Amino acid sequence: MLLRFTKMHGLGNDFMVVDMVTQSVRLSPEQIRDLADRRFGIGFDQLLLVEPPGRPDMDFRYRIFNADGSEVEQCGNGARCFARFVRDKKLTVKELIRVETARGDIELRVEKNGDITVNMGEPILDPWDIPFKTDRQSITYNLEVDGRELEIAAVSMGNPHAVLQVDDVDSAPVEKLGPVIHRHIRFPERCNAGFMEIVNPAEIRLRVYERGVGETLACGTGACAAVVAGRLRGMLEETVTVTLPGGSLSITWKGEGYPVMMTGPATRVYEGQTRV
Ligand SMILES: N[C@H](CCC[C@H](N)C(=O)O)C(=O)O
Repeated sequence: MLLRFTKMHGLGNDFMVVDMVTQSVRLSPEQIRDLADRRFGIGFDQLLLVEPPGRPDMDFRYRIFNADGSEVEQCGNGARCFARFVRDKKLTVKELIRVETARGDIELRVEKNGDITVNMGEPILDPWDIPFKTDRQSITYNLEVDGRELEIAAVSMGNPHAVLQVDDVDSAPVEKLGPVIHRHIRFPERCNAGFMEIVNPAEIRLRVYERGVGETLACGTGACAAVVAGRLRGMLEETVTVTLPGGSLSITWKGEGYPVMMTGPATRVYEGQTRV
């Protein structure tokens, strides 16, 4: 069949977005990997499916697949593109859009300046729910990697993140340590590995080696997880500018019991169609 899609990105974290409200298709993990290929396919970090809601109080359901074909629980940059997509396609005229994901509900708000604000829900810190193997919950954990101990934070935004603080993201060993942390045995469902440099209490720089993809130009849930990790260590203010290789996000977290709020852009690149 001919499948219509829109190519989009959030700060260079790029997506194939498919309207599954007015069309219907089932894609196997192998087909997703083929479509994600940047030479033989369309090329993307994640595939986003826009589906009708499963509950009457929600507007849509949001499914996310990494380039390796794995289905995952949450994608922050994708959520902003989701909002832009459903508004541009006139699938809704609402300014506040309620969306079901695999791990909870999120709310998307289209701002007057075109940015999108996402209520990402509360961070998940209970190791059992991340999941992360440890005998007790803590603000940081010592992770043994290649015979040395790394101090990390373990945070879930619906999807698992390890956050490592570094002095300088430009020289951080993302290529070397990212893959090792990402598949560490203490993260039974693997994880996204964030490398965070704290510039000042209101600004961090971040690079993320993403589960199922590798290093991306930006990671929305990674930005949220990094701010939560820095706040829990008493090193960051409530609202933080997170600068990633692809651009900057504004993240606000008032503390435990509050949701993480993320604001940033969403960009449409082109409309396409492909045979599947
Ligand atoms: N790779 C992530 C999913 C996409 C997250 C990222 N693209 C974002 O913007 O949050 C995972 O496997 O949990």
